[in-house]
Amino acid sequence: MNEIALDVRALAKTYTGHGRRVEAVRELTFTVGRGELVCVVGPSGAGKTTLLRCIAGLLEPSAGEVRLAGERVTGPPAGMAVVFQEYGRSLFPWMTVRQNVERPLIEKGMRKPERRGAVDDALAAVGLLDSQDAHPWQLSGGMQQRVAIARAVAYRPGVLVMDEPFAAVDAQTRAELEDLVRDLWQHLGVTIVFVTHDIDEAVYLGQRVLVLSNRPTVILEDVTVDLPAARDQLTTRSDARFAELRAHVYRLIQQAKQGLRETPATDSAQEVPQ
Ligand SMILES: Nc1ncnc2c1ncn2[C@@H]1O[C@H](COP(=O)(O)OP(=O)(O)OP(=O)(O)O)[C@@H](O)[C@H]1O
Repeated sequence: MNEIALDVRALAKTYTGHGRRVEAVRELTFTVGRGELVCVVGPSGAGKTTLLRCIAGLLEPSAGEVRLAGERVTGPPAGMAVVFQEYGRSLFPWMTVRQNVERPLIEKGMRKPERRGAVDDALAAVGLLDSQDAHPWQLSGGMQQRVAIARAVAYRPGVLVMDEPFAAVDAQTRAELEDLVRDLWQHLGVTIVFVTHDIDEAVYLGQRVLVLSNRPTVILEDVTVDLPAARDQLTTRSDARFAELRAHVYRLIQQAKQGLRETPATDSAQEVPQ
């Protein structure tokens, strides 16, 4: 088995306060191997953001733990980068594109010549070298999200966590950004955990799709996406196997909404009729 990049063990989170007690996550256990791309889907309110915030060290679990490359996560870890949905709020408007990408590298203590190369490479990888002197507000939403992605990959994180990163862009841009993520992932070998509401997106991008149950959350199924590694928007999405997998995940989420908490024995992805 390949090396484990991320290890989530018996993670639980109950929110308390203001006379309320919400058991958001009951028990999540999974690992993500180095260089894997794993998507997380689940019904609204299932605890996807809670899980990501625990992984990113922004929220303390009530029980269990998260380990990044073997080290227990107790705060935002140095080896992790996060891309959020709200690109508009995650970029500094007074800085140029280049300065935004460079900023975390300065904080990391990377020296100037190395920094210059890392920023150039990241901007070239997302196709934004020509816009490096623009400010974020001069760019389209999709371009701003590219800047956020460039900033994350320039940092060379061990694990890249993406929380609904394309929810706010139009369908065409979304498809381009999905391909960009697959491309960067294949070229850089980075480990990615990608949370999305969109079942098609999860199946298109992932090597695995973790389907979460309704709250209090457990993993309903860890679905292996056995599609060829070379994917493209037209051929992959019209592949019969893609349709099977998306139908399977769709059905699981419908069942999750109705309260199902473990995989039904008769409904594996292998058995969905074509
Ligand atoms: N700070 C908080 N205090 C109390 N309850 C909270 C808090 N944050 C989240 N919750 C509750 O925990 C549950 C999980 O929320 P979370 O935002 O993690 O779900 P989600 O799957 O990301 O939702 P969505 O898909 O709608 O974005 C919800 O019932 C939510 O109301």
